[in-house]
Amino acid sequence: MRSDRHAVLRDKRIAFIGCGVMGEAMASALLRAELVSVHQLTGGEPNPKRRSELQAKLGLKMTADNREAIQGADLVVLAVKPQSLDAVIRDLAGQLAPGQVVLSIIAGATIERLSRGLQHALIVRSMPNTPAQIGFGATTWYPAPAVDEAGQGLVEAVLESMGLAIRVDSEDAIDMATALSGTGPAYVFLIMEALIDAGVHLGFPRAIAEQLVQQTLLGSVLYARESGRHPAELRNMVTTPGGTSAAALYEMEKGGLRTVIARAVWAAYRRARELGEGKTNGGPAEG
Ligand SMILES: NC(=O)C1=CN([C@@H]2O[C@H](COP(=O)(O)OP(=O)(O)OC[C@H]3O[C@@H](n4cnc5c(N)ncnc54)[C@H](OP(=O)(O)O)[C@@H]3O)[C@@H](O)[C@H]2O)C=CC1
Ligand SMILES: O=C(O)[C@@H]1CCC=N1
Repeated sequence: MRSDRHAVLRDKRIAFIGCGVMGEAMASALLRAELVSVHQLTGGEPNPKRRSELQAKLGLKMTADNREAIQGADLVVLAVKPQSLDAVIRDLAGQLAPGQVVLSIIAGATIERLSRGLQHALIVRSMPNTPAQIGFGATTWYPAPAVDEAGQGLVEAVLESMGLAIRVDSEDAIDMATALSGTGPAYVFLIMEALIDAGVHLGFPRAIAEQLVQQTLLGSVLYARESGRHPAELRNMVTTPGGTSAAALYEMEKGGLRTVIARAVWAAYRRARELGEGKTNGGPAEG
């Protein structure tokens, strides 16, 4: 609840280690919801251009020194690419104070690896997604056993500021969510782009095609949510016998769209597990 989140986050200090797309999305969500003031946030970021951008855009206190960034923080958010994790571990190993909670959003990075590397037991793994930036994120999180109620409450307050936040009951569910919801916006944006391009191919000006596609996606999601009906039932309601939807759906099924989507989600899941094993370069499963 909003008031509870305010109470939990009052006077709490949060350090973001890595201030790229997601570090900014999380800091913006907290500020946008007015759950923290900018003085409660610090960013650790090696890229000078990024430091000046975030200083100018959000007013964040920024430093290139990760050890300095975590000083006095109640929560330390790790938002670097998996490939940069070893460098962060080198910086912060043995440097965390006893009560500091570490919240990692790094795909694949296991609690065991973080805890061993940082020499710290208070670790929470989570998987947000980019719509967090506007408060419509979908996040899953899973705490290590050492994180107490207060630590979990702090994490939950931060994650709920970005939208839906679900505490899952296994660490594997974080890898599963990485494939489904963490990576999910990429699937949706690809479909959005393909539909817009198809509209342009038909002859619509791009701006009209964009408006029609965006509203169709938005309206369909809200309709599904409000009606509570199964997607197959809603799809049947669109599909007039012998009509246009039946003709289009036939082509989608023939092209194996469902199988392609399922295979893509499994590929993302396998990649999350590989990242967890330290395999930093990806590649297609076929080799
Ligand atoms: N993007 C997404 O949709 C999601 C991403 N994630 C996870 O979030 C993490 C960050 O992703 P994203 O924000 O997209 O990546 P970005 O590359 O946008 O952000 C990472 C930032 O960390 C900086 N950085 C590099 N090394 C260090 C270091 N040693 N100390 C501090 N900062 C450092 C990078 O600087 P530089 O550019 O100079 O390297 C960059 O600004 C990843 O682990 C990813 O798995 C989770 C959910 C969704
Ligand atoms: O592509 C990635 O690896 C990150 C993790 C989830 C979304 N983006």
